[in-house]
Amino acid sequence: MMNDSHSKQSLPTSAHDIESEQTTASIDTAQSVKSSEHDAHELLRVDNLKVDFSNSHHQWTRIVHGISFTVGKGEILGIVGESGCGKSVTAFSILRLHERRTAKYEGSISFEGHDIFSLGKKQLRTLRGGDIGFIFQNPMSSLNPLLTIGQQLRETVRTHHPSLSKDEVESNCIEALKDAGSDNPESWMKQYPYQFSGGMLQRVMIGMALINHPKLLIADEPTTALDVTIQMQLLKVLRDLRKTRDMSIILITHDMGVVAQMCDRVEVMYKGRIMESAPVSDIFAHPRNPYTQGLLAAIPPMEGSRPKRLKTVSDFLKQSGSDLSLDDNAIDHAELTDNVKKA
Ligand SMILES: Nc1ncnc2c1ncn2[C@@H]1O[C@H](COP(=O)(O)OP(=O)(O)OP(=O)(O)O)[C@@H](O)[C@H]1O
Repeated sequence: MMNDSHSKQSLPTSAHDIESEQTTASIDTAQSVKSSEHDAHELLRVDNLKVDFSNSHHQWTRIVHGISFTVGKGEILGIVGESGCGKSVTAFSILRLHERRTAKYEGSISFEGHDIFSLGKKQLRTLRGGDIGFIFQNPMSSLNPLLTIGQQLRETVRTHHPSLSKDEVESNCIEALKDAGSDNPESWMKQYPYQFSGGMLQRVMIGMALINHPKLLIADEPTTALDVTIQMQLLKVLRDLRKTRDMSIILITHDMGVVAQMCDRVEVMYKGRIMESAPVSDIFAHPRNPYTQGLLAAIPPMEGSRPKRLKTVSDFLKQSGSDLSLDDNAIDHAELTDNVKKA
């Protein structure tokens, strides 16, 4: 969770805020900068991204310290790390959602070869909720309590596709809700958010993110607030969507169990850095970085006697003599794994 002193209030707090800015359906390729080196299988490339925030005294603090990763077409990439390590800040940066006055970016992010930092306002609106869908952790903060689910979904379609007929808008909404796992989308359209459980609301949010057929879905802790059964159902919905909609997904989580079930590759983040980057099977079989080893050691045991106190990542780092738990310099000078160097 966020520190109170650094609340996300300065960021757009709802998908509704973001959607309401949207206008057209795909990036205007003529106007945006496209790299000639773009690999056709690569959807997103983040290169040496640094993100700084300023406080009210105009003092800047670096939160993301030069991270790089890619997302391939049809791939599910996990970004994992403990609370406050910069996962959400990274995700928001992909859509340039941080407030311009108080956030500074360095490095580059490109989507299908188009440099996101060079996109104009209109192109950026097109990307948000169009080619890139976003699901937040708390669906209630992203929905307007005064409007029916149908009103909110229709609005999302119309902002991107103003020329669609009423029937086409309706069928897009119904299809998106069905794909998000609703068993009765027609009835859901008529209801208000307060009439839904947390799991149903998160399905609505998935539907809203899908509605304009995004190529990339960014899901920021989408199941953290839900109980285990609902969590399993929603993760299955996301897994199925990758196949049925041929989408790539960035799944942000602090849960290595979710990573194991869902992801093809994973980026392990710690204090704004990527410590290890590897296919999921390698991370579990041969974690190389002490921090990754600590994350895995912190998973509660399923069998055997219950320990009095669960191990934390820092317990592990201290026991193993790693200086990662000490300070930022130690992390910057830590030998990164071979996997990171290759990525
Ligand atoms: N707009 C902002 N201004 C200043 N600091 C911020 C801002 N947004 C986030 N931060 C700070 O950046 C750090 C990383 O936050 P972030 O939300 O990315 O963490 P996270 O890894 O997603 O954690 P969680 O899983 O708890 O959401 C935190 O210390 C947070 O307080």
